[in-house]
Amino acid sequence: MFTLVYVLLALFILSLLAGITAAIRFRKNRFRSIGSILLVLLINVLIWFAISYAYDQSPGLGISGFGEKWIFTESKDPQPDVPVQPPQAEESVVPAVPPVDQSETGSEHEEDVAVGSDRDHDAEAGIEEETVIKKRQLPKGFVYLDEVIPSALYDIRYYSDYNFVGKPIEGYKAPLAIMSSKAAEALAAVNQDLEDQGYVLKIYDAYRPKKAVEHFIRWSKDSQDSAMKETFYPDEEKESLFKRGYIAKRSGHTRGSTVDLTIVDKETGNEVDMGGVFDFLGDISAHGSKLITAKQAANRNILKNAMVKQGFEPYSKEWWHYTLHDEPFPKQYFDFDVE
Ligand SMILES: C[C@@H](N)C(=O)N[C@H](C)C(=O)O
Ligand SMILES: [Zn+2]
Repeated sequence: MFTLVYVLLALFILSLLAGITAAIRFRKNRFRSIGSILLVLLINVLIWFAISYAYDQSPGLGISGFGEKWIFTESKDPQPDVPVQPPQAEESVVPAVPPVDQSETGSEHEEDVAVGSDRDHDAEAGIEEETVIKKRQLPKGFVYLDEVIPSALYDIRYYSDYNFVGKPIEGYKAPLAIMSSKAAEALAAVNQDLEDQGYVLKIYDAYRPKKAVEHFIRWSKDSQDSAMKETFYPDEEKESLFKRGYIAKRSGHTRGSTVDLTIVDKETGNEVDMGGVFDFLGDISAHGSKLITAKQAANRNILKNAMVKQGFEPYSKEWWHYTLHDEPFPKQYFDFDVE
């Protein structure tokens, strides 16, 4: 689809050039000249419709980063000049995942692991620990993030019902974060950098199966279900969330090198105030938003600087979403479960 957009754009430019050439060539014959210009205009309109259609099929971050890199380009972070009271960051912190033996990654061995993400997020905001059995049948090149970054915190929202859908999302069978090994290594360096500054990473989502994205799409078409609107998208229509770029039909997460995360103060255990919570689908979540204070913008920059230093690219519309620039599977969309 991405290539198709390139081809259509090229055709668009070529037909414009053809129109100009024809107009010059037939300038002495008024009928031919007008006829060729009209024909070229018609072709342009058709091509433009085709481009719009291609984009509609994959809005937001869709087509291999089409949205991320073309439509929603990263803007410089201007200092906010109209601070308003944003939604407060959550105070709850989920306990860290204890280190596990790393030597067995990739084997088919199953192992009990205590993790801190509770399916019933309302119960003391996920403080209880839960025993999870790791299936360990990850495709080559993927790892469990807690094995690479044991000191990070994990609050896997799509395994719980505390997310914009209000239900556990398909494909999340355990509160685990999985990523490509390359992205995981880069993220470990980010975590080390941030630990040196007194913070620790908190991961909300990493690899996301295709079936989970399909669940989001089905949900967005169900106009009867707006259970989580007030919390996560009070100012947006749910059917427009894809078009507006807040959720992608072909998500970078599904390629395994994209992560949603924030930082937690190591001393207090509190999430750093980013001026709006994870998955708040609205203007306040954009980098450079005028709706946040200078302090909140500076906090976003602590995370952003550390991520960019290790090769991750921010996403202009969501302060928590980053993709490894040199991702190892740039064209593959996976569908294995998180388990
Ligand atoms: C839904 C949100 N957490 C997210 O990841 N959005 C981006 C655009 C995506 O779906 O890839
Ligand atoms: Zn994301």
